Amino acid sequence: MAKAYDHLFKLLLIGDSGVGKTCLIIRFAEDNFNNTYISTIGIDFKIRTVDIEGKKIKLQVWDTAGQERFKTITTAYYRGAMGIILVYDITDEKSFENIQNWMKSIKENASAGVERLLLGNKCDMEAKRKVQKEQADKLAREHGIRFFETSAKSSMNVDEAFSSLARDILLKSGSRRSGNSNKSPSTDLKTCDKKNTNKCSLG
Ligand SMILES: Nc1nc2c(ncn2[C@@H]2O[C@H](COP(=O)(O)OP(=O)(O)OP(=O)(O)O)[C@@H](O)[C@H]2O)c(=O)[nH]1
Repeated sequence: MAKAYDHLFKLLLIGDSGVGKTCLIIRFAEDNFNNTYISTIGIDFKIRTVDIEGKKIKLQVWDTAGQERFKTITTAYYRGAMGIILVYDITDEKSFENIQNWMKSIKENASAGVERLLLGNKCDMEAKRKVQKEQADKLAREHGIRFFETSAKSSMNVDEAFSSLARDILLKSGSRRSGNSNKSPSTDLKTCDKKNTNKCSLG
């Protein structure tokens, strides 16, 4: 029987408790949203297969608990991740400030060369916004990673964000195989919006 997918990518979501990690995964994997908040205990995952550049990519998306008391369990999963999504809540300044700590945690626990992506979630709550888009744009540039504002509630940019990360991992694995992994730092500087990332379709 033919294999149902060409690649399996393991992704991990991290960020403060309550920023919407679980909701983003549920929106992406099941196209659903629930307003009730049930804090994640430890770790969990969901799967969705997407079609990118003619390849079937099976995404295994791991959801971590944001609460400090689960840190020992959750950091143990960083090493196996090929892509890590850092999430903050645009209505919660502290969750944005903490992104620096989550970045540090990636440095200490993840594999070198892991692809990272920054998401400012709950962008449907414009009236309660505390973190300006420009602040996050700047942070993403400093770290040479992509940035999206998303809403798990309205589904704004959710598919785009996951697809763009999967695409970056795919491109990276391709260039590594062809022995062309010496990307200059400038090509790592990417900030994006919906316009320049829609080269992938989702299945
Ligand atoms: N308005 C709005 N609310 C959201 C959005 N995403 C999540 N929420 C709400 O925010 C709360 C927390 O969402 P979760 O997805 O459980 O947060 P989490 O980051 O997984 O939290 P932990 O499991 O504790 O780490 C819930 O009440 C959600 O309904 C969004 O995009 N917009």
